[in-house]
Parts: sequence; C-alpha cells; structure tokens
Amino acid sequence: MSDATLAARRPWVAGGPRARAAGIALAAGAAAALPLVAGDPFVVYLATLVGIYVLVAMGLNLLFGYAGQVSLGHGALVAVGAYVAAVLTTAHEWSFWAALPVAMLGAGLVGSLMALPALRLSAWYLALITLAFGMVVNGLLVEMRAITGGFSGIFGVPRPEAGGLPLDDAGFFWLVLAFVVVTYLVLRNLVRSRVGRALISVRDAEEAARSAGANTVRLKVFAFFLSAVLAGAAGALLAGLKGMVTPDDFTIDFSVFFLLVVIVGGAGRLGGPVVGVLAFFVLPELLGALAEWRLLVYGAALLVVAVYAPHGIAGAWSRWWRSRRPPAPVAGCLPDPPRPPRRDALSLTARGLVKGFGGVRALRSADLAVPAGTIHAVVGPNGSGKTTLLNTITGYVRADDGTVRIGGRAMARRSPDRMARAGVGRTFQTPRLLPELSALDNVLLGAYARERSAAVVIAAGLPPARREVAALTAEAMAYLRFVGLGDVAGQQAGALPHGKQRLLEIGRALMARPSLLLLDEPAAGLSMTELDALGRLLREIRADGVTVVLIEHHIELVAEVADAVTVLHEGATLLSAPPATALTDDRVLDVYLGR
Ligand SMILES: Nc1ncnc2c1ncn2[C@@H]1O[C@H](COP(=O)(O)OP(=O)(O)OP(=O)(O)O)[C@@H](O)[C@H]1O
Repeated sequence: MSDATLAARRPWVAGGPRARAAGIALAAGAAAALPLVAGDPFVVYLATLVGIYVLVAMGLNLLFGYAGQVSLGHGALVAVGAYVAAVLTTAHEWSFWAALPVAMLGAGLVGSLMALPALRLSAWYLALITLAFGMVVNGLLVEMRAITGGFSGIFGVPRPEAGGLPLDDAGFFWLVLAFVVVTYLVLRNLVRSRVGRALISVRDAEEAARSAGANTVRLKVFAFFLSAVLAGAAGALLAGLKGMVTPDDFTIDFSVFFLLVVIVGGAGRLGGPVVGVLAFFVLPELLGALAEWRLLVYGAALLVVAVYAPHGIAGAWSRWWRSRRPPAPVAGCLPDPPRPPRRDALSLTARGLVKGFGGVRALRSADLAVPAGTIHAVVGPNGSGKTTLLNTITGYVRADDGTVRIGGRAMARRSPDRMARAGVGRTFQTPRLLPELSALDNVLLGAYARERSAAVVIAAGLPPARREVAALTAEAMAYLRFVGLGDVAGQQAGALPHGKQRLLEIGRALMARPSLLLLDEPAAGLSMTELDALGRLLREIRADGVTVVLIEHHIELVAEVADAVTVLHEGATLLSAPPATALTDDRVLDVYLGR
C-alpha cells in the first residue's frame, strides 16, 4: 500500500502519526549529530553527498513513484541546476543564495518542457525521450564552451556563506540536511492530500482522476516541475559542495542511478529515496572493495527487488509492518457524518450523436432525453454503442456530430474534467480505482474539484487545509456508508471483491456531488443480495436530487428502478419509453433475440 494510505496517517489510529513524527524527529536529530561525532571529514562529505542524492531521488519519486512518469533524464536536470549556479557564482559573481533560486527555477522550467512529451507518450517512449534529452544536455554542456567551459567544466564555485564566511563541512551538511527534512515534510503533506491522490490516479487510473474533475495535463506538468526544482536545488548544492562542475558528473549513468535508487528503495513510498540511496550508494562506498563492483551490485539488487520485493525495500518493509498490525479501525472512531445535502438534478438531452472509430460506426444517430430527477436506463445488445454514448456525453470521446445539452446548456467539446466540474459524474464499465489506496481514499478522490485549499497551503500543512480534509473525510465516510461500504473504509480498494469495487466507484462519483450521474453497467458481476442493495441505492440517489443514467444489461433491475428506457441498436436510438412498454416492444425483442 502506498504512503498515502489511511492507516498511516489518520489521527485516530493509535500510535500512527505521532509515532512517525517522533521517528522523523529522532532520525533528523541523529543525522544532525553526525558531524559532531564523525572524526573523518570524508564521512561528513559522503553524508552531504547522500543528502543531495536523496533530494534528487525524492523529486524523481514524486514524478515516477507517485505520478507514474518515467524519467531517464533526471541527471540532466541536476546538471542544469549545477551549471546555472556555477555560471552565476563564478562568471557573474552572484552569491550562492542568490543563484540557488534561479538554479531551481531554471531546472523547473526545463523539467516542465520535459513534461510535454509525457502528455502524449506512453511510459516506454517517454523513457526514451527523456534519455535522449539527457544525452542532448550532456552534449550541450561540452559544446557551449564559452559558457560551460566545455570538457574542463567550471572551477571555483563558492560555497554558500553564513555571517560573511563560507560554510564549513559541518555547516554545509546541516544545510543539506535541512533541505532534505523540509522537502520530506512538504512532499509528505502533498502526497497525502488531494494532490497526491490525483497524482496516484494519473499513475493507476487516469480516467478516474478526470472523472473527479482533475486536469491531468496540469498535474503531470506540476509533477515534472516540482521534481525538476528539487533536482535543480540538488545540482546547485552539488556544485557548491564540490566547488566545480564538469560534464562527466552528469552522464547517463547518473540518471539511471537515480531511477534505480527509486525503484529499489520503493517507488511511491516516502522513505524509498532514503533507503534507496543508502542501499545503492553508501553500502558499496562503505564496503570499499564493493565500490568497484557497483554496476554488478546494482544489477543484482534490481533482479532481487523485481522478484522478491516489487514495491522496493521500503514497500516490503511497510507490508511486513502492516501484517503485524490490525487494520485501521476507521468507521467506529469517526463521529456520525452529516447527511450529504440534496442537489438540484440536471436534465440531459443528446441529439443526433455520431461517432466512428476508423471503419466502425459506433454511433450512427443516437438520441437521448432524460428529464431532471429521473432514472433513465439505456439498453441494447452488445456493441450497440451504449458505452460510446456515455463516453461521448462525458467528454471522454469526441463526437463527430450531434449535440449534448446538460441542464439546458450546450456542452460542446468539453473535456472530461470540465464535465465533472459542471456536475456530471460517472462510473466505468470496468471499475477504475486506485487499488493501493484505501476505500476511503478512493472516495476522497471524488472531492478533488471541490477542495479549496491551495497546493501551497496543503504543502505547508496549515490548519485550514487540515480542517477541510477533516470535514471531507467525514463526508466521504457518509458516502461509504451510503453505498454500504462503511465497514471496509480502511481496506485497500484493490483487495475488495468485484461487487464492492463497483459500489465504491459509485461512492467516489457521489463524493463529487454530481447533479447528473452516468453509470456503466453497475450491476455486472453483482450477487443477488448486492443487486437488491443496488436497486435501493439507485432510488435513494434519485431521491437525493441526482438524475441517473443507467447503462445496463440486467433487465430485471431496469424494470424495477427505471422511469424510462432508451433502446440502442447498431448505434441509433430504436425507441424511448417507460420500461413496461419498451421492454415488451416487438422491435426490441427482435433486436435482442436477433429475429
Ligand atoms: N475505441 C474504440 N476503437 C474502435 N472501436 C471501438 C472503440 N470503442 C468502441 N468501439 C466499437 O464500437 C462499437 C460499439 O461499442 P460500445 O462499447 O459502445 O458498445 P456497447 O453497447 O457498450 O457494448 P457492450 O454492451 O458489449 O459493452 C463496437 O463495435 C466496438 O467494437
């Protein structure tokens, strides 16, 4: 389970967050004492280097571990930070402190450019593009001799000063440590917030993030930017520590090293980067002879991790730790949540929708008219275009022709996240959940577009953000109970039985407080008891002021709950009528029975 899980952070889990905070303070305190107890200055130098590498790895972990975006060019982003700082402090005689934010911003901007291919490419192509990017940057460092000093690099980079004097080894170490601790705390706040849930959703189920109103393009750019800012900070610190920069410091190996650190340490685990750097850098360094065998050690470690600990060392540790503790007692420890407020249902009208996929005409001329506050079923044989109709209405598929009006307003070419923000919720034919997160976290994702706290307020862990999360958590519990899942709030969504996963998706959709809810085959795979519960649930949702569109093969359920039925056949609307009429119509029986 990811760090963003419930048990790890809820205040009502005994010994949870307090014990962790104490652990972090203890670890930081012990690390801070290192320069005082270490006799050898090389150990302090090594520890400073570890801190700098951890910074880079923490940024890459946010990008790769949480948001699922591969980067094999992170070494180049470190290089950008290092060279910006080196040029500004030497050629332009800026102080380190003035150069540092410019280095961070410079790397951040370059990182944002790296995000552009990520908006279109799959993981493996992205890996190749970022690898090529790293090679190009390395080439530029050599070629742009007038600025970068070519092969010889730049020498005489000054250390940061405090009180007019350059920091000594211990002071530099403490500076890096402060960076690491602050970054850790900020990232911790971020990944456990709506931002973290949305990033994980980009990684595990991008459609889910969009159905909750998240702009996934912005999220990816944000992840690249923040990750690159950290790489830039690390680069500037590295230049200050070594007093020089050369292109040899930033070869492809350097980028690969960080990706391996994140994978072996535990991608998507907050502690992963620390564990990874310690395992990959310090251990071989300490075991002197092993340092020469580093590549072999890397390869072997990767193999072992891939086979025995797919979630990295930190993942294996947290799995073992959780197996020794009882599940988080969430439901019983929360106050009774308020009843979610009633909404103003929206009507839906679709006219003449046409959609082709190459030679296949999924929709030829589909019409749908759903009055506000009703349950409207869409039925039809397999391949008749029901899901395409739903995808077209919700913006996941762009119609070739036709119009959609919701609540009387035209919804031309709106993206899924904008549709979600306009009050249109949906579920998917195959549930799109965040399998590693708890059921409660999955429902909380639904509130993404409703949360008001700015990312900065969340990152700083300020009280307004915490108050908002507490209120939304209570509301999410209300929805979990509403869909009958109050007792599994703390369980991993991926471990729930199929029927419960479907109900959980409905809970997440409701959490966004939609006025129109489109459900794609919610009854598929449900037991008889679950089907009864679903029928009751749908009626209650309607009573709460939500218009429901139900794509369903389960005719008994349709007959029981629907106010009206639209029958699709070969991408066109065959008829719309009350269930008793529609389901006994000869034309409908003909298309179902293939007569
Ligand atoms: N992305 C796509 N690319 C190519 N063809 C597609 C795509 N999506 C749907 N189709 C095709 O369009 C037609 C309608 O598919 P759709 O999934 O909308 O039907 P459906 O009524 O929901 O079917 P089912 O009840 O089996 O889910 C099918 O022939 C399908 O193969």
